[in-house]
Amino acid sequence: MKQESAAQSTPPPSLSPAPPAQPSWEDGDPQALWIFGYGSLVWKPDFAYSDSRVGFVRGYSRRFWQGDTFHRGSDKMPGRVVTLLEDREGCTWGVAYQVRGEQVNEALKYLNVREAVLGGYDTKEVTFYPQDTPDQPLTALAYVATPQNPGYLGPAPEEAIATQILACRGFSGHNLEYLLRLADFMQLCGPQAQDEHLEAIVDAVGTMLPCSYLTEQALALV
Ligand SMILES: N[C@@H](CCC(=O)N[C@@H](CS)C(=O)NCC(=O)O)C(=O)O
Repeated sequence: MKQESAAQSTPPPSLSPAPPAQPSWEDGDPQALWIFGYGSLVWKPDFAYSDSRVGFVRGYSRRFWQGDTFHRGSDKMPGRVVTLLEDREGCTWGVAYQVRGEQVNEALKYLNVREAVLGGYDTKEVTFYPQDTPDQPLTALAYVATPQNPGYLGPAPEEAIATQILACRGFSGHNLEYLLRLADFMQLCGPQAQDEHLEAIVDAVGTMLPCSYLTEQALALV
């Protein structure tokens, strides 16, 4: 996929802090950079990129263990969004986006606000394996919410996570939309892409929704 421009969805000016000090790899000429998305970034990168790959990272599992009081929740009712948990046996599917030239600074400035300032995520270097060329892995930047960040909620039974997701919405929309769009992405990746944690939450949501609401109708509610 190639996308030369993208509408930027940035928070209201009052929330836009001064641009951050650029990370070390920004010294001198901006190089091509790969950014790995495994949550809302897989369906809504909202930054300009030059190329993208579907694939996976090893040694991490995706978990709905990060609280969100802006995008998919509020201070009173924090939503749940995903982070990466270090897991030797883990494998997490997502999308890597290549940014080049001026796109690098623009993407990093945008993601710093969306992910770090508003979301509590830190950056981490990961090895990404493209689905089509897993023998040619790429070094990518990922945004990971660690247990030390104030919004971290940690583990909970999938049924409890599903209940929380059904009850929350924020400035970017309902938490259910976040869950179902991620589930849709995983469906598109094919049968080799499994995420038992995500599937268990989707199944739990399915048992809680009125049986007359199909997935697309459920999405219309959010
Ligand atoms: N860092 C993960 C998770 C990103 C994520 O979901 N971040 C939230 C911030 S709490 C977000 O951007 N939400 C936008 C939305 O929900 O539409 C990724 O690579 O996708």
